[in-house]
Amino acid sequence: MSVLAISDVSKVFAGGTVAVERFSLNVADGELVCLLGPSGSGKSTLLRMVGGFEQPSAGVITIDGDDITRLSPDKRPTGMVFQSHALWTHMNVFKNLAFGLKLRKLPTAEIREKVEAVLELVGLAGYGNRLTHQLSGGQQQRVALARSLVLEPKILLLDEPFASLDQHLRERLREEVRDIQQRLKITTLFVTHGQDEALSMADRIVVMREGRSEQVDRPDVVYRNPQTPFVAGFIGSMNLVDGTVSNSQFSGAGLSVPLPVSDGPATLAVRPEALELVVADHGAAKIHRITDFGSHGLVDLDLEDGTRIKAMVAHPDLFSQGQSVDVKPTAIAAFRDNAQIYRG
Ligand SMILES: Nc1ncnc2c1ncn2[C@@H]1O[C@H](COP(=O)(O)OP(=O)(O)OP(=O)(O)O)[C@@H](O)[C@H]1O
Repeated sequence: MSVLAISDVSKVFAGGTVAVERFSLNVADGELVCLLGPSGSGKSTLLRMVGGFEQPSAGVITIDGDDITRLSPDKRPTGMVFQSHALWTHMNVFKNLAFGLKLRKLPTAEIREKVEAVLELVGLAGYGNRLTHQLSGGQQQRVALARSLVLEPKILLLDEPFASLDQHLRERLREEVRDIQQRLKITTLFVTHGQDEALSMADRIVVMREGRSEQVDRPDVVYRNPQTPFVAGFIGSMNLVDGTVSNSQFSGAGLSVPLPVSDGPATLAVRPEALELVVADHGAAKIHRITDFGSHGLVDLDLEDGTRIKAMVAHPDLFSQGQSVDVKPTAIAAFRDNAQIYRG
């Protein structure tokens, strides 16, 4: 059952910037959905509209069937964690977490119980008396998460919550947040421009581009079966080659590949791991560079017209710089008019 329904929502800012355009999404109970897209694609604006920090220009947002489109943030059953956590520095951790509960006029004993439970949940049991500046960046971000969770929102909204943290900590917190989210079964909308974050955390990913959703699918489907060239190029590493199809044969940049679609222009998409290289005297590509990662190698290749593509190889020592090779795709997708026309 869907808890959050975003229907045909648009946001046009003063000055005419269209940040979000006719966006619709249903989020199921307990689901974690990532909004993934490049900078400026409208992710934060969309999240802020769900949280009530921004008003939609058009469209409706409902939670459990109730229209919340025009409600102020404090009247919504949502909890938002921002990129910069904005903890109250003059209060200790306990007071930061108790604040919202006090506003709700809960009895002191119950407040203490809830705060202690949520501190335990985020791995900060015993930190109640610390001042927030006595905490590390990761601990502060956990307090920010706890401050949202303690109010028991129906929907948790996370806006790049790990952006200010180093890579290692980010990976750890990613796992912790996913664990907590699954334990509480809390419906979550998560904004990120990091595809690793989205692929590792999400039940579903919304790939956003220029205020619109390009594809909504499970992470593995978004990766294996991108529906547009933008999604293909944005998620993971992908070689995109423009060309034309004639008599079921794709030609472009000196590559020739069977492609059983109607004649016309096409963009061929091939993952580096789906390109086989065969040393040949007058091959379609020339090896520009080989990078040996130990477990595998990555080969940069130049096609006839200078198009640079990448291939992943198991044994990089079999190849050498400057060598001429033929490239044989083992799995391809093809696109025309921004839509997938072939996959095989
Ligand atoms: N308050 C505002 N007034 C005018 N334009 C805005 C405002 N906030 C955002 N925008 C514009 O709306 C578009 C979408 O911005 P938004 O912050 O939602 O993108 P984003 O995908 O979250 O980007 P990032 O990953 O950089 O945070 C951008 O073109 C941005 O410049």
